[in-house]
Amino acid sequence: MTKLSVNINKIATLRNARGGDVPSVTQIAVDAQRFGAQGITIHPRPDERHITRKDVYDLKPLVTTEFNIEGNPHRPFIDMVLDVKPDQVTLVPDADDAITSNAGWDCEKHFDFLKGVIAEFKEAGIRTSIFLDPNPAMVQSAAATGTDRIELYTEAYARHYPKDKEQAVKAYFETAVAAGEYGLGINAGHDLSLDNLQYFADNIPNLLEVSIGHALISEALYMGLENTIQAYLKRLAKW
Ligand SMILES: CC(=O)[C@@H](O)[C@H](O)COP(=O)(O)O
Ligand SMILES: NCC(=O)COP(=O)(O)O
Repeated sequence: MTKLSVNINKIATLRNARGGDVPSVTQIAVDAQRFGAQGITIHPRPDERHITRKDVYDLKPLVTTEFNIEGNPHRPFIDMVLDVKPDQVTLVPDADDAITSNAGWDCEKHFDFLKGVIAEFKEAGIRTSIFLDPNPAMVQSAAATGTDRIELYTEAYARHYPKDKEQAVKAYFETAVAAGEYGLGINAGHDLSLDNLQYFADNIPNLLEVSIGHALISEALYMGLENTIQAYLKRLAKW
């Protein structure tokens, strides 16, 4: 079964546009879970452009499904995650000023760093996942870091899907097969949508979780949050 983790960064973006608490990030998290979300994902960035440090702490007791915190493991991020103890931490190598996440890890270049950080999180009982481009050659060093899972960075899949979906999914399939051989769990995310999700889920073996925010929140403007989450769950259902 592939779990749907709803990324609520965009709710915080909207809230921060006016200050105050509308829309409420915590209420959306509670309701998304009530509507069927099997996890909540947030990506607190150092500039707090959307999710704030306070949100991270406020959300912790309210996420009764799976709490996934994404981010670049600078020391303040590491310490916050160790303090909050989510179910999963996803390490993403994005520059502080990047508009959004734009690459996976070079696990060879950053091997010692990743190994050390992952050991810290695992010692605290937090499952780890590392953001990875669709490149089977990177899987061996990813596995050697000790991570539990990888998250396939699906921006390129989403971009190429409308032109040639078979070609778009190819490297992801190969990376997932390689990850399976090393015993790594597989997550995926970035620019997945109601349009492109089902083909991806049908073609990636042992896909454990997708985290989806930008498209899902945008689609919810038209369909409502409950209908949208239910529509995603149908895309992921295998029967
Ligand atoms: C890690 C990842 O893939 C991202 O999709 C991220 O969580 C989105 O972050 P923003 O909402 O800041 O664009
Ligand atoms: N890890 C990816 C994520 O949480 C959501 O990415 P997006 O759907 O906002 O592009």
